[in-house]
Amino acid sequence: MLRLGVNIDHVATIRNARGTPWPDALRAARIAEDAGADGITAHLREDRRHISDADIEALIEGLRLPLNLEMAATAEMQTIALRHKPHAVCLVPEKREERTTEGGLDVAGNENALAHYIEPLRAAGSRVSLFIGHHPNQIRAAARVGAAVVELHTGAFCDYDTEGRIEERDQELKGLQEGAALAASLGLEVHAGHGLTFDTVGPIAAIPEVMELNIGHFLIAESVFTGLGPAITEMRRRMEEARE
Ligand SMILES: CC(=O)[C@@H](O)[C@H](O)COP(=O)(O)O
Ligand SMILES: NCC(=O)COP(=O)(O)O
Repeated sequence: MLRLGVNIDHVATIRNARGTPWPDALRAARIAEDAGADGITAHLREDRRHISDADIEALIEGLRLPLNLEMAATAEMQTIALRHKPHAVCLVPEKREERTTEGGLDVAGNENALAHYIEPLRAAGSRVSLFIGHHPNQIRAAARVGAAVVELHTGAFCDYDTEGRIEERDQELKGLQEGAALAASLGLEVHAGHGLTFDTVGPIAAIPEVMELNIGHFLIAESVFTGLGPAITEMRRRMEEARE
């Protein structure tokens, strides 16, 4: 079954806008659990622009579902991950000046360092995922460095769709489909995410090798109008519809 990981980063964005205790990230995660999410994703950024260290502690303590901790491959984040031992760790590229994650991790250009970085996380029992583009050299490198999972970056696909650049969108989809097939053939579990909406989730959910989608920003945006539970229910319906 295709799993849905709900990313709650932007609940914390709203909270941090005023420095109030509300909206509470753990409360959002619990609503997501009750609405049928299969996991919770939270990105502890170096600049803590949204999810905080206290959020991660609260989620580790209070969640019933598995936590997928997104983080940059830094010494600070490795220490935090080894302290909490989340179900999963997803290594993402990070730049302080970026508005959101702009591309995939350059695994092929950092194989040796990443292999050493991943090992203690795996030994601690966390499933390690690498957030990458669909390019074959990155996928092969992910398999070599010992990742269990690759999460394919769907941001370009979503942006092309939003901008009406249909040819480029379809080309990107083809790359994602081929990348997913290659990753699965190498024994990697395949996830996908970034920028997915009700309108773009279908073609990605229809990729047979994809086992999990991580979706956040759009769900939090939609929740402003419908509530988080109904937004998640509708997203799951569209995911299942795409698999029929
Ligand atoms: C890796 C990814 O695509 C997102 O999960 C990530 O969290 C994006 O960062 P922001 O949530 O800060 O946009
Ligand atoms: N890794 C993707 C994720 O967790 C959610 O990304 P988005 O839906 O917030 O763009």
